[in-house]
Amino acid sequence: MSMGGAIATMIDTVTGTHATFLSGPVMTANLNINYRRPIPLGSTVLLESSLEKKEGRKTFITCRVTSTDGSKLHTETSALFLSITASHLLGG
Ligand SMILES: CCCCCCCCCCCCCCCC(=O)SCCNC(=O)CCNC(=O)[C@H](O)C(C)(C)COP(=O)(O)OP(=O)(O)OC[C@H]1O[C@@H](n2cnc3c(N)ncnc32)[C@H](O)[C@@H]1OP(=O)(O)O
Repeated sequence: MSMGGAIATMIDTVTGTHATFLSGPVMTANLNINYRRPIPLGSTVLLESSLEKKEGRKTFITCRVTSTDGSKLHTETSALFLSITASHLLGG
């Protein structure tokens, strides 16, 4: 079975790239993952990331991880990304 943290990394990368594409530089503020079914080691899965809404600096993204044919739901996620400036990255 795949580790929950590895699955979270996959989801953070996909949703974070999606949020960056939509909103520019962002940081993950919240990642809420429901693990519904285990992902067998070595299996191929589909990640589907969708924009839920944008409110000011906040970009809300949802993500589903399913089997490639969509018949098995492995995880459901809601994520919040906040737009940041370069100075935030430098600790400002
Ligand atoms: C063209 C495209 C090419 C793409 C090319 C590829 C790009 C490749 C991308 C790779 C994608 C990887 C994506 C991984 C990105 C990380 O994993 S980043 C690492 C993990 N995240 C962190 O370390 C973040 C640590 N936290 C922080 O730095 C700060 O808390 C944050 C998140 C920047 C927010 O701080 P802040 O900017 O000071 O915001 P703050 O004033 O506290 O709050 C602003 C608002 O957000 C709300 N808020 C803040 N935090 C939260 C929270 N956790 N929950 C709910 N609400 C919150 C506040 O309540 C407030 O709401 P309002 O009062 O305005 O309604």
